[in-house]
Amino acid sequence: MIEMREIVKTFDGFAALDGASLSVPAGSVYGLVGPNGAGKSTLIRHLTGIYRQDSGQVLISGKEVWENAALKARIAAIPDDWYYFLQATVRDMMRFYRGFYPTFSTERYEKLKAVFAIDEKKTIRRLSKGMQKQVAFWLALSCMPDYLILDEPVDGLDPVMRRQVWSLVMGDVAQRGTTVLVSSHNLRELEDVCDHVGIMDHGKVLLERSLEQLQDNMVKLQVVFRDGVSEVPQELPVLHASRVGRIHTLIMRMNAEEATARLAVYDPMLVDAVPLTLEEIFIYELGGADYAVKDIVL
Ligand SMILES: Nc1ncnc2c1ncn2[C@@H]1O[C@H](COP(=O)(O)OP(=O)(O)OP(=O)(O)O)[C@@H](O)[C@H]1O
Repeated sequence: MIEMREIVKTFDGFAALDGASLSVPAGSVYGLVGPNGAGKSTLIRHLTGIYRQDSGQVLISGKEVWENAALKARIAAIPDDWYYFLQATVRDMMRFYRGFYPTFSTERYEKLKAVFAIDEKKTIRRLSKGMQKQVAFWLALSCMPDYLILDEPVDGLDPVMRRQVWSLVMGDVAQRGTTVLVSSHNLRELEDVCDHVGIMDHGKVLLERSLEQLQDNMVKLQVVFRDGVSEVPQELPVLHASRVGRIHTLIMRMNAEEATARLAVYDPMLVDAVPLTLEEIFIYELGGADYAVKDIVL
C-alpha cells in the first residue's frame, strides 16, 4: 500500500505539491494523470526517496520512504529521465542493479533477453531512446520489486513493445501482487491497465477513484423513443444528451439497471447500455470544473 498524506513541497516559494494526498491499494495498478506541470514527477520523486517533503507523510507499506534503504530496495522505478552511466553496457547496468536489489533475479534477466532482444554488450549510450526505455524495463522487472513506480513509462516505445511491456507488468501484478503507480498525460493510454485512477493538477490530487466506483456510478445509454416522444423527457436526470436521427445518447449518473428502469416508464423501442470510456467518465465526473483536466481527457 502506498499512502501520501497532505504532501507539500516548495521550490523557492513555489508549491509544486500543495497538499497532495493519494492512496494506492496493495496489488493495484494506479494511474496518475495530469497536465504538464501538475506535479506528477515531483510526487513520484517523493515515492522513490529522491525528494523530502516539506510537510505531510509519504508511506509505503506503512513506513516513511525518506532515507529508508530497506524499503527502497523493494521499490523499482523508471523515471522519465532514466539514469545510466555513460560508458556502461546493459550487462554492466545489470550488475549495478543486482548490487542494490537483494531480490534481483539473474534468471529473470536472462529470460527477458528473449523479449527485449537487445545486445547486452552494447553501451547504453549507443542505443536509441526507445531501446534505452526497454533496458530500463528489463532491469526494473528483473529486480522483482514489490512496488513499481513508472513515470511516463511507455513514451518512446513502439506499439508492439508497449503491449509486451504492459503484459509483463500485468503478469507481475497477477502473480506476485506487485503494486504499480504509473503517471501519464493521457487517460486513454492507461485505460486498459489501471484499476484505480487519480487526477492531478496544480500540485493536488483532485479526484481518485477505483474503476469499479467509476463504472458503477455512471452509464451511457442509446435510446430510441416511440413516435410522439421527440425530446428527452425533462424529468430524467441526464448529465449529457446528444442525438443522431432517432437515436439519443444519454449519460446519466446511476448504474445501468437503475437507468434502464427509469426509461422503461416511457416504453422506448430500444434501450442499450454502452460502455463509457475513462475519458468520458472523468469529463462528466468533473462536470464544469474549471480545471485544465480537459486537456488530459480530450
Ligand atoms: N527542481 C525544481 N525546481 C523548481 N521548480 C520545480 C522543480 N521541479 C518541479 N518544479 C515545478 O513544479 C511543478 C510541477 O512539476 P512536475 O515536473 O512535477 O510536473 P509534471 O506533472 O511531472 O509535468 P510533466 O507532465 O510536464 O512532466 C512545475 O511548475 C515545475 O516547474
